[in-house]
Amino acid sequence: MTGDVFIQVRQASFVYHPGQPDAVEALRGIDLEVRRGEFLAVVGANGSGKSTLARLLNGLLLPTRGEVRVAGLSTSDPAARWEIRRLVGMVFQNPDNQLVAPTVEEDVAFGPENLGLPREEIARRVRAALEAVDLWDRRADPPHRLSGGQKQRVALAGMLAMEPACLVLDEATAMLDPAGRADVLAAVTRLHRERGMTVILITHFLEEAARAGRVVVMDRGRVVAVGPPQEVFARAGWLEAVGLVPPPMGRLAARLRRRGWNLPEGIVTVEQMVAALLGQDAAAGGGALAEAPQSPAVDAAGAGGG
Ligand SMILES: Nc1ncnc2c1ncn2[C@@H]1O[C@H](COP(=O)(O)OP(=O)(O)OP(=O)(O)O)[C@@H](O)[C@H]1O
Repeated sequence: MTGDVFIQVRQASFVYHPGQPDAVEALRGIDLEVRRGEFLAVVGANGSGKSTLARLLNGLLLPTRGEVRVAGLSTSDPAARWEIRRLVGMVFQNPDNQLVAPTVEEDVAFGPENLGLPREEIARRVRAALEAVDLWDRRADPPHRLSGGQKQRVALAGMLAMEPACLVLDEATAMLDPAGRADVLAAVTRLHRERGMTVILITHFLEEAARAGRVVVMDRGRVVAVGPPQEVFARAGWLEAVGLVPPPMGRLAARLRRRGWNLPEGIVTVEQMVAALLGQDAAAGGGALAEAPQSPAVDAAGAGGG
């Protein structure tokens, strides 16, 4: 369930080094609304402006033209700056750059301590944040003993302890191994589902973006598409035109369709492919998959060997 408009980006442009010979127009007239409780993914090729947009959303960067509002507050209003930073928490790519304290617990307490909160309130928030990312039992560990995925979950807990309304994850899983990525994504998905947290996930993994309610596609500083993932990802040739690699399951679906399989458009994840194949099988009376000739590789995988 999503509610009222939480973030409003109106005709926002951003230029790095304005007026200099090396000026870069990173964003060109972006219009975007994020609703409270929404899970939004932002995808785009390298240099399309995703990180610049992320930094505009909590006032780390101010638009050169246009406006960004968070809960009605303009990021260009100096009086609103700290409230906006508190409302919109950012988690960045490299967990090592985000952890500062000798233990997990102290790291997560860092933000609330800076807010000058009472000691019991800090302790309550630290525990709640570490439980939310499933790391309460690692609270006394030094962060350098943790895996990349665990460190990123500590960074996430550090943000949660500030009790933000919205989390922006800027390629927060890009440096992690598949298991670390899955753990971070599971924690974020749970926060969204169970607590109604507004999540903005910036990623170049289209499989991750497929979890979102809506996907924004950026190309050379512009928003070129917004919509539910199954609609946005249905246009495979078009994804390549904006520099995105269609996900493997999307390419497999396209090949099967060319061979006459009646699969729905917009398949991105393995789970969607399995559901589509089972649907096709049911439509064929339950025999289609059983009758399909099996390759030795399929046999090996099926037998659990290899
Ligand atoms: N600090 C900076 N100074 C000058 N130009 C910059 C700076 N940061 C980004 N840019 C440029 O702004 C444009 C948008 O960059 P941005 O990092 O927002 O894109 P992105 O989509 O996040 O890319 P990536 O996927 O590679 O992180 C690019 O042309 C980039 O080179």
